[in-house]
Amino acid sequence: MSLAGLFNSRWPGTALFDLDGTLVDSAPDLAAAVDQMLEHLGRTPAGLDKVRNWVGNGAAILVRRALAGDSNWEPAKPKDDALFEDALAIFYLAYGQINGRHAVVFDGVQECLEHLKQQGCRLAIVTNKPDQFVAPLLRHTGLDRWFELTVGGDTLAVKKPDPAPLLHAMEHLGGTPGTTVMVGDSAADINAARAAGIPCVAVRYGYNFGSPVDSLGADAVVDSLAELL
Ligand SMILES: O=C(O)COP(=O)(O)O
Ligand SMILES: [Mg+2]
Repeated sequence: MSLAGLFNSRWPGTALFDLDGTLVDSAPDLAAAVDQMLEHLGRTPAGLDKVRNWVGNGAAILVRRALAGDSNWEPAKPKDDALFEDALAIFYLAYGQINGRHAVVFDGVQECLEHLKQQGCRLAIVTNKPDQFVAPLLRHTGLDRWFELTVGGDTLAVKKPDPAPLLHAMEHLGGTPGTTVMVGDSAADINAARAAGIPCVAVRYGYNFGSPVDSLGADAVVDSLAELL
């Protein structure tokens, strides 16, 4: 289905947006913070190309992946827990300073949000990014004016791909599965939407752990959110 077709059947409706990889290219800031953390621990920096593929399941898993140097991190053994806690604390400090510095809003995002808002659509962010980093990034990129609600990675006890954060945002904005659309860049977004019974639009330009999003069951897959217009 086309992006416009999906939204048109739901006007004015509710739209839930993922943040990293969907609205904002935040990977350069995340990579800089991960590399500062690794260097602080005497490790080799991972670099942007690896870190981009580790984003999408929240900060703790990003740090686990960085320590393992791989997406397929093993659950920590007890002796690794102190290292992980140190690494996570260093990452939070570093990212708190860097967040927003190199982040860029993807092409088509502003036009799409403006169009939805003009149609009376109610907008929320549903991200796995830790709560404390969400508002500063939205302010920094000027995206904060569009959203009535943000649900971050630790707003609830569970994150995407659990459907709860999407259902929480939808209900808070008075939406129903029949009037709501989720827009995201990764399997975490698509699986959360499917579990919530909400249709999902996937963007091809995001991160998705380094794999294409086309065959993950999204209801529409687009190269730009400007396709809505
Ligand atoms: O994993 C993160 O920290 C952020 O991810 P999201 O905004 O794509 O949910
Ligand atoms: Mg994302």
